[in-house]
Amino acid sequence: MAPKVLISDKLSPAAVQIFKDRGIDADFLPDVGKNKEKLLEIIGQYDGLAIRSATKVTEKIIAAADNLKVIGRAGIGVDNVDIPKATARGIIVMNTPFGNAITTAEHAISMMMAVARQIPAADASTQSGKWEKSRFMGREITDKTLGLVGCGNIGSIVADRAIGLKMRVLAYDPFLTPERAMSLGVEKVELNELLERADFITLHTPLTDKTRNIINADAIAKMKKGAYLINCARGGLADEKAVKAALDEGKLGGAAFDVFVEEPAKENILFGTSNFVSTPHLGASTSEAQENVALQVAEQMCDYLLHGAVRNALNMPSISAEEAPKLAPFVRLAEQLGSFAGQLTETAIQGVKLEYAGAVSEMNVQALTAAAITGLLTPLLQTVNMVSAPILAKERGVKVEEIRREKQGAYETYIRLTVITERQERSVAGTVFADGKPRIIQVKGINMEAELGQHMLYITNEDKPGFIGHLGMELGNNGVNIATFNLGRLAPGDDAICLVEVDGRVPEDVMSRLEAVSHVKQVKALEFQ
Ligand SMILES: NC(=O)c1ccc[n+]([C@@H]2O[C@H](COP(=O)([O-])OP(=O)(O)OC[C@H]3O[C@@H](n4cnc5c(N)ncnc54)[C@H](O)[C@@H]3O)[C@@H](O)[C@H]2O)c1
Ligand SMILES: O=C(O)[C@H](O)COP(=O)(O)O
Repeated sequence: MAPKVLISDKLSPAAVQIFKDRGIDADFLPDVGKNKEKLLEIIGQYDGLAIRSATKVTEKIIAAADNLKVIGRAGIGVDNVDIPKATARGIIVMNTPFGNAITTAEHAISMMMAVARQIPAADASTQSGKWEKSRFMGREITDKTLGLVGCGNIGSIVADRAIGLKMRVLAYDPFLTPERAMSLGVEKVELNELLERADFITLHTPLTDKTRNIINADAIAKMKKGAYLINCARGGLADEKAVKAALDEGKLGGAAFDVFVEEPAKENILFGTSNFVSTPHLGASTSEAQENVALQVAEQMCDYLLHGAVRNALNMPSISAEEAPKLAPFVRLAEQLGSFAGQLTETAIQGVKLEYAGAVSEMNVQALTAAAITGLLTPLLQTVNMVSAPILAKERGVKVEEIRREKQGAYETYIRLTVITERQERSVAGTVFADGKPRIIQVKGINMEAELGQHMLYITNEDKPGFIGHLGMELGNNGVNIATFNLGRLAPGDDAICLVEVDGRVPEDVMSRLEAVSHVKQVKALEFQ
């Protein structure tokens, strides 16, 4: 059945067309995002959810999203999505980090110009029939200093445009390297220096615990008298009460906000304040940006739902459309190795070591590790997939180690997974043959070559004559058909392992009889999907 996607915000119709062209059913219900009850009622039907900022993907929505695999944000900010809850349910959250950056940077520059020249108030006055030429005295921006708080995608475009307008640009961003600052032509400074030196300050960070109220009364006190503040990033970066007081006192010459603590902002303490300019979260609202983000999010969601390719996900390593098919058999192998070890592990797992040797070490091992942990945790947890597995392992204190190495031994490439528990370390290794099928090549240091079927018997025994005949007879006498039979041993007469594929689940009483076969040490039924 074709995957189904819900578009619950006002996305460009271009997105609907992409979904349709790629064989995905898309329901375009742009008002549903604002109707929590309706969204809750219908979300269970969908494999994908495409949103902007109006849809709030809360814990409750995620709990009801029984089929959801991907949330695609046509835009940048994902603060309207409960990512930890989505991750725990194995739902990928992706955004389009560049599609609306130019447009938003242009909005910030427009807001700076608008507030510097009081354009909105002058416009209202002029159109109301007044001709108040002397009331609206502005400020020139040439040779003025612009301070950027946050110099990522949008901040750096703002810097470029401001330099074009002959401004000096300072940037406060702990993650900005001196080399990058140099290439952008901005001066990297600490926040206090920026506050003290800038004539205009513009905010371009996400809203985090560190950035919330980064512009508060203390920060404003450090600014120049008559400085201007622009916020086209997120409401809450500036303390609205403190900004209002600073505008009333004339400490701030003006402020221009596109974003507010409470949105939609139908009322706000700043509304009506002298030289305060506002827009209703329009930073990304140009036809060009909306077309970009809609196309991008639809393509990304289709690539994931149809081919497992992952781009711009916030909770899963990327897998490109080209590498997805090459990676697929190794993902399967990694998951089988994890599942094999997980089904044999009966005590708490302390750590997992993944060794990638030969060609596989050059692949996207982060994704393979996620697949291996998925396999490992599946026997222990109800729902786990490549998105949720790493976080679930971390929550349970399972230490994950990845080692990449050159080819070693007879196989061109292989993955070895070692599970560390309180009692022991157990390794299982496998490779992918030219037929694209994964094979188990080593279990606990014993070599073999086994393809895993749905129903397997894992038997450890002493390597003694008569064992195979006796085992075969027990299975045959009890109506269990053997599909494949693989043996390996450490040395003649020493420890041996037997992996038998059978055509169905082996009943409990037959398992007990197998345990009684001479030279058998352990028998375990394993299942693979
Ligand atoms: N108004 C709109 O419509 C609109 C449109 C697009 C994006 N946005 C918002 O704009 C903001 C910036 O987007 P972006 O694409 O440039 O993001 P980005 O991730 O590319 O850049 C953010 C920058 O902030 C910096 N940063 C993080 N913590 C910081 C801190 N404590 N102090 C200083 N700098 C810090 C990061 O190092 C990074 O360089 C986001 O909040 C985004 O949601 C708003
Ligand atoms: O983070 C973003 O991309 C912007 O805030 C745009 O939000 P919007 O898509 O709701 O306009």
